[in-house]
Amino acid sequence: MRHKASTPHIFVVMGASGDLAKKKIYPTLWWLYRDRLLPENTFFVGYARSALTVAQVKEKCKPFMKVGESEQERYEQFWKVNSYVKGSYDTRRDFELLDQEMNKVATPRANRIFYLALPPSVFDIVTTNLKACCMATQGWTRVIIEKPFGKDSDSSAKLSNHLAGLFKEEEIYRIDHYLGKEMVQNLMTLRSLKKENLQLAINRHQLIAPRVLLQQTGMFPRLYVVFLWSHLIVSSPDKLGNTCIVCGVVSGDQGSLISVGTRSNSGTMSRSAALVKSESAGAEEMLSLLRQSLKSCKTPGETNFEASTPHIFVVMGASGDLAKKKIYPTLWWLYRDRLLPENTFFVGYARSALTVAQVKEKCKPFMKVGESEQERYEQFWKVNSYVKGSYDTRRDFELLDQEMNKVATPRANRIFYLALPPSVFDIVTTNLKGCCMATQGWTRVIIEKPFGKDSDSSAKLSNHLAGLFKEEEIYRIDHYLGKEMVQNLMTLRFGNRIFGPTWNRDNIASVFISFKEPFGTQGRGGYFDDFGMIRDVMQNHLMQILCLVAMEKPCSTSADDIRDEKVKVLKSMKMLTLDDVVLGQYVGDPDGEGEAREGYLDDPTVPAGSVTPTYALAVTRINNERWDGVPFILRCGE
Ligand SMILES: NC(=O)C1=CN([C@@H]2O[C@H](COP(=O)(O)OP(=O)(O)OC[C@H]3O[C@@H](n4cnc5c(N)ncnc54)[C@H](OP(=O)(O)O)[C@@H]3O)[C@@H](O)[C@H]2O)C=CC1
Ligand SMILES: O=C1O[C@H](COP(=O)(O)O)[C@@H](O)[C@H](O)[C@H]1O
Repeated sequence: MRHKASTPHIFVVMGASGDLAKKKIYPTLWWLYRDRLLPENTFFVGYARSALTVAQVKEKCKPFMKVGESEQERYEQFWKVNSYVKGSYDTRRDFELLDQEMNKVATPRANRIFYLALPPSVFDIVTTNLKACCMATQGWTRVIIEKPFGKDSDSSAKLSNHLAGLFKEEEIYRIDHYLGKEMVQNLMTLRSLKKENLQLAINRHQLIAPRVLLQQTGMFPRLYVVFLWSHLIVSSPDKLGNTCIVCGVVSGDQGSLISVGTRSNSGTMSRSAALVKSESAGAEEMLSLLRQSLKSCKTPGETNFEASTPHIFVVMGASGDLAKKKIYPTLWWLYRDRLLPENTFFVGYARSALTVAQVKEKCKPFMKVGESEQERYEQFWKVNSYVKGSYDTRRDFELLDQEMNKVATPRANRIFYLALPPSVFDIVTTNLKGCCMATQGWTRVIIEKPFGKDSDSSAKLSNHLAGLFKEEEIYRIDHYLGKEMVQNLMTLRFGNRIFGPTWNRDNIASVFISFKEPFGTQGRGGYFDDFGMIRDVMQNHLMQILCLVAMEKPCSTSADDIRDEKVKVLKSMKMLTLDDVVLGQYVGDPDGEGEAREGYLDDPTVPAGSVTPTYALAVTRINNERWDGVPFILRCGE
């Protein structure tokens, strides 16, 4: 929020007759005014239903204003720039009077701040009336709301939607005044700034028998937060007396169940903690969840795989590298193991004129068909078909739609996997939306990384997709997250207590994440040359692994919680400069054999003279408590 000293500002205390107003808002305004921390032309208007004068408001506030002897003159000046309007909260006319008052105290060119020191029951109507009658016409408007923001999740969401319908997000300020308290603000400084000596001390290894710090929480007055070792445990005050001392930790086999014993002043012991947090889900539990999720009929996103409904899986870019190496093999293995719904059909789509037999031949080296599986393998290809079509011709997508209607009745769910260069994502999704959506069933669109070439094109792609599909219809894939080794990282880190205290800068000198591909582009220049090694592999696969290695423990294994922890890592990373990076392009080895003799530029699908990197190494840094000073070296090369 910017303010020019010359622009008048009007601060309106809505609910000026109340407790918050007299104990906190007016005193704070006075102290800011006294210390000349407000813009020169600032005026204050009180508004409430009670019939009060400014003198009466002043009297109510008196016990809380702490006016020094030498400050009397300034104090009187403060009240001189105050006025008061009596009005109800649901009468539009009263808000018009408030607007008139504001126009009187300052010219129309003024910024307006409304502080709702009011019960949440009137937030809706008051903000509606403010929007209708009181917005600044030549300046900005801000609306400040005090907690609680609703009574429960529903009313809180309702309030948020209501506010979003009236104001831009930057016009709304939600306040929890406890965050403004010095003691609370100091907590972060205390914990992190002096990290060399203090951070180390505030953890479970250094604190052998810490005193329990009891802090009444604002949200649940009868619950207390107990800071104990590095765990946050919520307990009730009658279970933990004010003088209790923490004295026990019980570890279970799988990770750790922590239980708290308390000792009263008299020395008697009770093992009682009300709510005990488990440190992590055990490895076996996690694996069993994975198994369950593979076989479940419903995913959390409500994608429903009823066995009776036909499903059509369309591989867009069926002639390509990804299709033959990963998509068709995976579909075959799922089909082989009967992990797909009974009536599932597969349709390949690409510009190349291919038959199903030719697609089958291309895929052959990657399908790993066991001897006893031959019959099932032939069945798999029998439920496959192929459509030749371009990516930008609507007519071809209509033909694809016809093919889908042929292989399964109109009642079918449709899944489109875009094994295509991102350069055609836009046009392909537009055409899918125009011609190929399921009419009696759901549609899903799966998109492979990279999602754009940079922030702008990535945002453009997201907006484009959001204009065509609902969020639950879009799946963005990074296939490295499906690899066992990558999936195991979380289990390894958070399921084994040994890593809890050691997975940090005190014990790890550097982290090396290396991707070596022992072959070249092999005809994939059409996609690869536009993107290069950083965008193809480093920015997505390697960064995902880096995040899993570096992130803190998520509060659950839900996708959103894991994503949130990853984002924190990315936000802590230092921007790379060219000095942190090494780039290269592979050349042929004249003494090598076969493919090894060919360099990148020898691939006929690569444009002559391309300088696209096929090798990249970057030294990255994560500036947080855990990883300060530890280089994370990412290396990838064809
Ligand atoms: N290869 C892999 O192992 C992996 C690839 N991916 C991702 O899959 C996507 C496709 O990659 P990949 O299969 O390797 O690449 P390909 O170069 O093999 O491209 C796939 C298909 O797209 C078509 N195509 C290629 N270039 C163009 C172009 N310039 N304009 C229009 N269509 C084109 C071709 O089909 P046709 O000409 O017949 O229409 C080609 O068969 C990329 O987003 C990549 O990041 C993700 C994970 C692994
Ligand atoms: O995303 C990609 O990954 C593959 C390598 O995947 P992997 O599972 O075989 O390790 C890579 O070949 C391709 O260039 C890239 O687009």
